[in-house]
Amino acid sequence: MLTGVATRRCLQVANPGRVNRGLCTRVTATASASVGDFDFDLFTIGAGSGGVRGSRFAASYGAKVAVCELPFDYVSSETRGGVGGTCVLRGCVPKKLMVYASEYADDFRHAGGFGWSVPSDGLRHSWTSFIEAKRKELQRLNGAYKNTLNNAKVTLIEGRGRVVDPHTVEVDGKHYRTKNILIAVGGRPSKLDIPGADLCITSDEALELPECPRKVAVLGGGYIAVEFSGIFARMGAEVHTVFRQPLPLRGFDGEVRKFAADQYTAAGLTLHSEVTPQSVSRQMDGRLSLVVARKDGSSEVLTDLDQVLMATGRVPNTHGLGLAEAGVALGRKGQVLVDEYCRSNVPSIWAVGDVIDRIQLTPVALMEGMAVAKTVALDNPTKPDYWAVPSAVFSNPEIATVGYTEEAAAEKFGDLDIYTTSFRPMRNTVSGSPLRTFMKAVVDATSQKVLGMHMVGAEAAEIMQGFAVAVKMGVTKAQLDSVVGIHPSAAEEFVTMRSVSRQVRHVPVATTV
Ligand SMILES: Cc1cc2nc3c(=O)[nH]c(=O)nc-3n(C[C@H](O)[C@H](O)[C@H](O)COP(=O)(O)OP(=O)(O)OC[C@H]3O[C@@H](n4cnc5c(N)ncnc54)[C@H](O)[C@@H]3O)c2cc1C
Ligand SMILES: NC(=O)c1ccc[n+]([C@@H]2O[C@H](COP(=O)([O-])OP(=O)(O)OC[C@H]3O[C@@H](n4cnc5c(N)ncnc54)[C@H](O)[C@@H]3O)[C@@H](O)[C@H]2O)c1
Repeated sequence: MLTGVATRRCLQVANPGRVNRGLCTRVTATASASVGDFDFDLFTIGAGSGGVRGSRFAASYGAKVAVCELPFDYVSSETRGGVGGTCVLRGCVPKKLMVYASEYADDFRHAGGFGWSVPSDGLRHSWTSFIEAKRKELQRLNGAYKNTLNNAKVTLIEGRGRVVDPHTVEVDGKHYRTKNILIAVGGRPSKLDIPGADLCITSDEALELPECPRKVAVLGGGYIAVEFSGIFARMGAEVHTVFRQPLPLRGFDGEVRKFAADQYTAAGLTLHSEVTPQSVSRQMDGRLSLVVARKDGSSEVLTDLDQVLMATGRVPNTHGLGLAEAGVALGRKGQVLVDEYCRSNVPSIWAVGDVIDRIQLTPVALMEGMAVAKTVALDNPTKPDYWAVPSAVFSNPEIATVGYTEEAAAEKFGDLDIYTTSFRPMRNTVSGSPLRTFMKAVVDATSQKVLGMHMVGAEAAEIMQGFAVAVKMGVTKAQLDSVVGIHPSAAEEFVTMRSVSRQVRHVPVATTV
């Protein structure tokens, strides 16, 4: 039933068909009573990044909102999840805590150059204490997110949600009538279909291991693979990173990929490129063996592995959700197909975050959740803006990027001026760490606008966030050059790259008739 503010702002989708043709959504706030018809203005399935943000803001705009979420657990399943979702419980947060834990190991190792000595009985790390501390923090965050929903007057319903029809959601047998439904169920790790896949772990379990593996194979060359490879290696494990491409991190700038691969090797990873995982089996001693196939048809066996981590992508959580039955169009991977307002082909059903499989990043899910809240609850049709979304890979070393890669910019803009620099950061000149830093600016030769910025090196994420503002605002190279640096820092290199490293010029191909 609509109450107080919600009654005044009861929502009416006046012309739902228009948005699918790319026109403005007409979502009119009316005082017309739908009190008897609907329990809620918006019912969100999934209380992760996008779901919490969308629900909370819709409620703050006066809509009557409910969100359902599975009961809490550290490892997700068909029946377990938790308020906060992947980012908070099984993604960004616990992963970054692990990165911090592993960075201490590096710092201790390299402190000798600055005169520190390790105690004679050596340094010890308690994996159990760390996992305990991490769990405690996740429980705190889970509680904090519940409080946020409660304070925003969003009704939280614990259980598995399912769409019954365009205006009905069922949670564990109970039906709720709602004007709009927001699908924010995220995704789950997808394992390769190879013999022995059941012996492998995914990122969920990698964050909950009872002990650090001594030898581990990581399958995949994406974000999760290189991040966990870095974590385990810094914690002292022998790490084998196995991927199909010649270089890891497909989709990143080509020079960045090459530089990062060299740095990963310098940091101790063994990279196995251009190989495909074939099977995993258990050895007599309980450890695991992995067979991979090379391009030439030969195979390679990695033995004595404590763990094999499959980091081979994620799939949308739409199975058994009732979407297809309700008429919602789904893509090949099961993602909800939405328009520029995050609206599905069924006018009352919206979707945000990983389930739409656009850009799988928390801040993007937040942006999409906000946009839907404004569109649905504020009568203010709002599209998420995907230009210059920055991202970082928390590998060792870190990578951060915003805007176009050189390859994508060359295709779209033609002529480019490329600025690059590579150097040994000051800390490493004394610490003895072999790692170097790389920075790159991709500039449109005609307009001199900075189209993309890329960095491999310590603090790349912290540095790139600020430059992302400039790129998004359309900064030119001359404007970057006019900024005074902060010295001594690595970041200052981005405003002191004066000479063009390379000119990319589009040569029209002569055609014969
Ligand atoms: C290991 C790892 C590290 C990552 N690191 C980063 C990072 O550093 N930076 C970054 O920006 N992104 C990172 N990501 C990606 C980020 O976590 C996701 O993009 C983000 O969480 C997506 O938010 P979402 O709201 O779409 O989905 P989720 O956060 O996954 O939330 C979906 C929620 O829906 C619930 N749910 C599912 N089905 C149902 C149902 N039927 N009924 C009720 N509830 C349901 C789930 O339990 C879950 O809580 C990482 C991801 C992983 C896996
Ligand atoms: N720092 C961050 O922001 C961060 C960290 C982790 C995850 N994420 C998000 O989560 C998403 C999922 O991460 P991910 O690393 O699982 O996915 P990904 O898509 O980045 O990488 C998947 C990897 O698995 C490989 N792969 C896929 N199918 C394969 C097969 N059949 N055989 C062998 N290899 C195969 C791919 O080639 C790729 O290297 C990312 O796209 C990213 O958006 C972000």
